[in-house]
Amino acid sequence: MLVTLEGLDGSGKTTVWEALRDDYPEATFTREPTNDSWYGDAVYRSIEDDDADSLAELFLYTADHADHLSRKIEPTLERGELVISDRYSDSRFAYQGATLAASERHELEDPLEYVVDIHAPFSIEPDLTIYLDVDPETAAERAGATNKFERAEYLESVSENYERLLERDPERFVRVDASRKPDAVLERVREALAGAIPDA
Ligand SMILES: Nc1ncnc2c1ncn2[C@@H]1O[C@H](COP(=O)(O)OP(=O)(O)O)[C@@H](O)[C@H]1O
Ligand SMILES: Cc1cn([C@H]2C[C@H](O)[C@@H](COP(=O)(O)OP(=O)(O)O)O2)c(=O)[nH]c1=O
Repeated sequence: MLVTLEGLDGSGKTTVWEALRDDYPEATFTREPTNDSWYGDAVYRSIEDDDADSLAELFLYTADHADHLSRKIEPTLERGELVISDRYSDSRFAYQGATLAASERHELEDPLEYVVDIHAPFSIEPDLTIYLDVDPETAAERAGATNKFERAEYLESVSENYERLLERDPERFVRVDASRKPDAVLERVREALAGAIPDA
């Protein structure tokens, strides 16, 4: 089973993901961008480049995803094990959807759909996606706005894209109010997972 955590920078995904390790010691905890491959390194180089081409950046993130899938996620799922990923494809749909929409170099009719379509032939859809819902100002404040993706204005359009994703796939997403205290957020996430994961 594949569970993903999604939300704006600073929404508290990593905090939740770390806490869940104690609840699911047998699970594989992973993340995107990956931090154990040169594909992930290439993504981080692009994140630091304020002048990166947004389409090139989409393909770097997607290359990292393809490698992550074949190297780690697919083999783990084939063994019937649980995977919990801090960010996954919805981050691309929401973030690169927003970057491409703002790009002056590329004019795609519907960037979010374009990114979704690129994934369709090869990617695996999560069974459950927890969306940690927080407003863009709080998110930017918590994240400390250290890179180009973390500015509140940009996060506003990322947040709109996440809303589109939740709307089109209400069965897969569970929305959790991430403006609450960490303990309350974690409790709600635990409930959602316990309800969805067999024998948990
Ligand atoms: N529910 C919460 N309320 C207030 N601060 C939080 C909450 N969850 C996380 N934080 C803090 O916000 C910052 C970003 O959290 P983090 O888990 O790294 O978010 P993300 O992985 O989504 O970027 C950290 O300093 C963390 O301690
Ligand atoms: C996985 C992924 C992340 N991102 C962005 C979100 C983050 O700003 C940045 C790095 O992700 P991450 O290290 O998870 O940041 P955080 O812990 O602050 O959420 O990359 C994308 O734009 N597209 C993607 O596909």
